[in-house]
Parts: sequence; C-alpha cells; structure tokens
Amino acid sequence: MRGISATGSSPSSQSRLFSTLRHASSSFGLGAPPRCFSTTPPCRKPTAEQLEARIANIPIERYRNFCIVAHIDHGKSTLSDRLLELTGTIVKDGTNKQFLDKLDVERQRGITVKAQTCSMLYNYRGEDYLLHLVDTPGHVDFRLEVTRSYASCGGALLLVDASQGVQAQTVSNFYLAFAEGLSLIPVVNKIDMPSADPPRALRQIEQTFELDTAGTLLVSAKTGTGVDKIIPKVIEDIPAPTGDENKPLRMLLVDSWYDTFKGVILLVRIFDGTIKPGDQIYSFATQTKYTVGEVGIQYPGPTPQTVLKAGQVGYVFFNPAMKRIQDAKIGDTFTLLGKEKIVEPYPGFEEPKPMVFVSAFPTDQSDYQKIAEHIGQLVLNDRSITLMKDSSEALGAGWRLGFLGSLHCSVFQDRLRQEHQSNIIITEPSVPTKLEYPEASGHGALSGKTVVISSAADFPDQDGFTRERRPKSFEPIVFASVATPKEYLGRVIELCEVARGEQQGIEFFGANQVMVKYIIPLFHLVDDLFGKLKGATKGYATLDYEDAGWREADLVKMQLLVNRVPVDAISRVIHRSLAERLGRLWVTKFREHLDRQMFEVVIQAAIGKKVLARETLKAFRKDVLQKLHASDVGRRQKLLDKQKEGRKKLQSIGNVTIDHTSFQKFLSKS
Ligand SMILES: Nc1nc2c(ncn2[C@@H]2O[C@H](COP(=O)(O)OP(=O)(O)OP(=O)(O)O)[C@@H](O)[C@H]2O)c(=O)[nH]1
Repeated sequence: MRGISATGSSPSSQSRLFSTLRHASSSFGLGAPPRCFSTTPPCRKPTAEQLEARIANIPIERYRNFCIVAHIDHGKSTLSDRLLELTGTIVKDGTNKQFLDKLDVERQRGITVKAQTCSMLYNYRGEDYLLHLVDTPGHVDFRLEVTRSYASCGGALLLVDASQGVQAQTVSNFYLAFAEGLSLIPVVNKIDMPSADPPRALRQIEQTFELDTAGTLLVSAKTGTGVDKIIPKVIEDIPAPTGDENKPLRMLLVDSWYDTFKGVILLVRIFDGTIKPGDQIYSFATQTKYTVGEVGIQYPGPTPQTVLKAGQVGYVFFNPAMKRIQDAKIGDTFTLLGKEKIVEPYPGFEEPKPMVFVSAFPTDQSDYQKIAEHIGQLVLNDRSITLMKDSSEALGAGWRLGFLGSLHCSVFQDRLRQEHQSNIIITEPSVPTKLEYPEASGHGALSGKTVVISSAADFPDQDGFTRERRPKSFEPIVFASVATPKEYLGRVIELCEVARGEQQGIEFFGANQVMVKYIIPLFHLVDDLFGKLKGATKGYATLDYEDAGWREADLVKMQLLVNRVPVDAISRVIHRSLAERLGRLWVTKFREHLDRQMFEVVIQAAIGKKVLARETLKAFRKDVLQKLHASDVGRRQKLLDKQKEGRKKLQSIGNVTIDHTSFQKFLSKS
C-alpha cells in the first residue's frame, strides 16, 4: 500500500531518506535529572554502566518492542518524545523540537521521513522493562520503512487524532500492522484541541477496525495528559518477543545508515542467540563474513553495550568497516560464521522500486564534479534512490535519478540545496512506461521484446510505423483511496475523473466521512493530484494508494522544438488526450521565459512530425558596440568581456542561445 495525506498541515510537495539519527546522545547530559510528567516510575537517566547492568538483569519476558501506527500528522513523533521524557531517556528542554525527527528537512516540514528508533527503561511494579520504540514515517513514499519497522515489533499503538478521526492512512497502516500480526492498542490523541471529538473517534475506530474501544486511552501528546497510562498498557497488552539466546545467532537487518568514521551501521533485531564485539558473522544475502566492531542500543543516541541478546533491537558495526551501503541488504539474515548450514535465513523484504524519475543538471557545467560528489553522498545513505548519468544537448552533462515517490524526490532536492547549496535544474517528474514490441521488422533487437523505460529519450518514434507495427504502451496505475468529509465528495470525484480515474467504489464511514476508491494513472498522482485534492477540500481530504500494475494506454512522446530542433530535456511521455492542452501551455510558457534573439524564434510542441502548438518570438537586435566611438577602446573591450561572461551561462539549441534561468523558470511550477 502507498498513500499521501492531504491534511492541512502536511507538506505541500512530496520522498524518503536516511539518517543522521544517531549522533544525538551528546546533547543530553548523562545523569542529569530530567523533568517527568509522572513521578511514579524512576525517571533519572542512568549512566552507561548502570544501563548495561540494569539491562543484563532483564529477561526477554520483560522486553517490549512496539511502534506507533497512525495517519500523517496525528502526533506520532510528539508522542514518542513524551514517552522518551517520561522514561527519563531524554530531558525535557522546553522547546517543541522533536527528538526523533532529526533531519533538518524533517524538522522544517514537520514530517518523519526516516524511521528512528530508541530504547527505554521503565520500572513497572518493582521490575525493570526494556522497551524499544520505533517512530515510523507516516507518508506513503516511505511505506517500506513502515513495513520494516513493523517486522521488528510485537505490537503498536493505533494513534488517532481526536479532531480528524480515522483517515485514509490510519486505515492502510492498520492493515499493514494487522497483517504483521501486531497487537494493537487504540489511543486517541490531541484531546486538548477545541475541535477534538473523542466519542466520534472511538466510534470510527470501532466501526472501521472492529476493535473493542472500552478502556481506550485518551491523551494529549502536546500537554502530556494521559500519556503516563500508555507504557503500563504496552507492558500489559503487547507480548514480549520470543527467542532463545542459547541458540546460534539469527539476526535480521532492519535498517542501515552511513557514518563517515564507522562505515555502514546496521540496525538489527536479534531473534536468537547473542552478538558481541569480536564475533565473526556471516551474511546470507551477500555470503560475506564480517568481524563485529561494536554493538549497542539507541538510548537515545548510540550507546555501546558488551552484548546484544535475543529479543533486542540495536545497532552493530564492523571492524574493518562495511564500506558500501549497498552491501547492507535490508531484510538480510546474519548468523555466526560456521553456523550458516544450520540456521534458517528469513525470507527478506521487498526491494523498493523507483516510481518517479527526474533528470538533474548543474546550472554551471563547471560545478559538475562538485555536485556529482554531493549527490553521491546523499545516495550513499539512501539505497532506494537510483542514480545514472544523463546528458542533454541543452543542459549538458547531468544525472537521471529514480525515487520512491514525489515527496521522496522533493525532499532530495531540498537536502541537496540545504546541505550543499548547489544549484541544479531539475526536469519535471516522470513515471516509467512499459513497451511491448511486436514481432515485426523495423524494431531491430527489440522486436518481440517487452521493455520498461524511464526516460522519454527511450520512447520510440511512432512515425513511419503502421498501427499494428507500433509497440503497445502501458502506464503504471495505482489503486487510490480518498477519504473526505461528505460535503466535498462532488469535487473529489470531479478531480479523480479529470485524472482519468475509474471509480471502484464509495464507502461511508462514521457520520460524515466518505472513502472513494479509484484506479488512477500514477502519472496524475505525481502531477500533484494530492495538492489539488487538498485545495479542493480545504485540506481535509486524505489519499492513500497501492500499486495496481500496468494499464494499456495511448501514450505519445511530446517534444518542445526551438527553431525545429528538439529540446531533449523537456520531452515527456504523456497520454494523447493531454497533448493539446499541455502543448499550448508549453509553448506559451517557454516563450514567456525565452530572451529575444537577433532573429525570429519559432517554438513548437509536437508529437513526431505533427505540430500541436506554436508561438513565435520576434527578433531583437542588441548591438552593445553600436553607440560607441571607434576610439573608445577600453570601454569597447569591457563590453566585449561582459558579453563573453554572459555567454558562459548560455546553452545553444541549434542557432538559438538559451539562458539557464529560462529553463529553471520554465520548469518551475509557478
Ligand atoms: N494540540 C495538539 N497538537 C498536537 C498533539 N500532538 C501532536 N500535535 C501537533 O500535531 C502536529 C503533528 O505532530 P507530529 O508528532 O509531527 O505528527 P506525526 O504523526 O509524527 O507526523 P509524521 O511524522 O509526518 O507522520 C505537530 O504540530 C504537533 O505539535 C496534541 O496532543 N495536541
């Protein structure tokens, strides 16, 4: 399942990332007395040695691994912070900064992009418990992060915002958690809000999930009200992990990130056995052996331990270090070297598939190497981005990047700009196309083959082929569920129909909510359907989707021609029904941003040889030297130098020179 929220405060655009989790402990002085909401449990933060000694005395029956299942913005990260404070794992610092959302982009956008984890100690009825909390991302693009997190948990808090009630992603995340066999504890959050309606939220939970809501916790993660009841309930209702520390090591790789000094760090769930520094371990996926350098838990930052045992979730890194993030295959099983014949590996996780592609080019080609290094560093920490070299006649050498979704893509752009101040031109997002070539002459090696392409440059020229001999084209489709208050139903249906959607059903839930189901081409989802729904429903609509395969479609390659020469960076594969409108839009917008030339420039949008729209930019003569006196040599040279400098920024398409800013403006949404 995949999903997007269109709630009021959610991000306007859209992706996934990686982690700097992880370097955080230093800001929390060990042993400093924290302020707690509840005085019952001991909340003083233990020293590293005390921590190790306390954990050593906790049997697996007193471990609890859990996460929070919720729709985006319903308060997972805020609640996680409260739980960390309550258990003395972090100290309340009076700011609203969320501890588990550590990436800048996460803090700025207020969304969780990368699943983070933290261990906590809690004394319940005189006995210590080791709790492991995973804060999962709520956004659709990061669905794989969510599934992986669930695999390391025994249960989850099903968190519902008291003012918004059950939303599209509450439903889909519930089913994911349910399928993983997690024990679910309903919690209604944000009860402090004036618009909170807890009885309605409870009714929706009962109706939608058939869960018994008697004794449901009503809390405010913001003020802390009711939060102290959560951990006792987790201990009572969520089963302890099972596993045998005396068996050979059986360890699942759940997540990984890159550290400049330590190499790849693995987040692992130990199912059986133990792991400690110096152990020689074996990876089933890569059949490689490693020597363990350090093991530890996140408390809240990396805290070394002498051993990790069955039932625990912690980190491991190697000495010598694992160098490539690609070697850490998420879902891989590790065991002790020599035990690989007797230990059964886990089936592994689904590999993420890139669904949104863009090309990126430096605004100044002399920055190519610098930006290539920056992109390389970002990709190093995010295995789900695919990276290839690309080049364009208009924009020079660049890269072709594949992302899980459009939020993933836009977070990547933000990170590139924020963290590296690089200026790049990014083309419009595109989706893959499947082509089935007939067994006919004229297609060379492709005859009779099926291929999936991600760039318009690979879309075949249709001219010269009869209909029967043209390759059949297919576009990716998704099964989308849109939840909205009833009053906006008409507008939502209208938008889904415009997006070439096929209605699959309408379900009413609660007194005022309705869920509309559509099969929609992914193209339209990427083309900001989410933003449009948000606009049409005052931010109330929420959208969730799952892949639904391919659908045959009349797809064409549209090109922008400048004085009859195609601008390759702007070509797109689109549905024929959109061609007229988009063609008009392209030529008008491009004309607006193109500087006048010494001669007339014809701008056309075309499919093959067929021109759909045309604009003309009149000639403009700018002779900087014309007004100067022949003897004014110094000034003459200065003007020529200035012109030369200006030309560096220009690219030529045939005989037309185009400033990079024209491309940037053309490709910007506004
Ligand atoms: N009034 C009120 N606001 C809350 C409460 N809990 C969270 N919020 C606010 O709701 C917004 C979203 O909270 P987050 O904790 O970031 O939500 P999230 O579910 O982690 O969001 P994602 O990580 O993007 O899925 C923030 O502005 C919080 O301050 C609450 O109990 N009461």
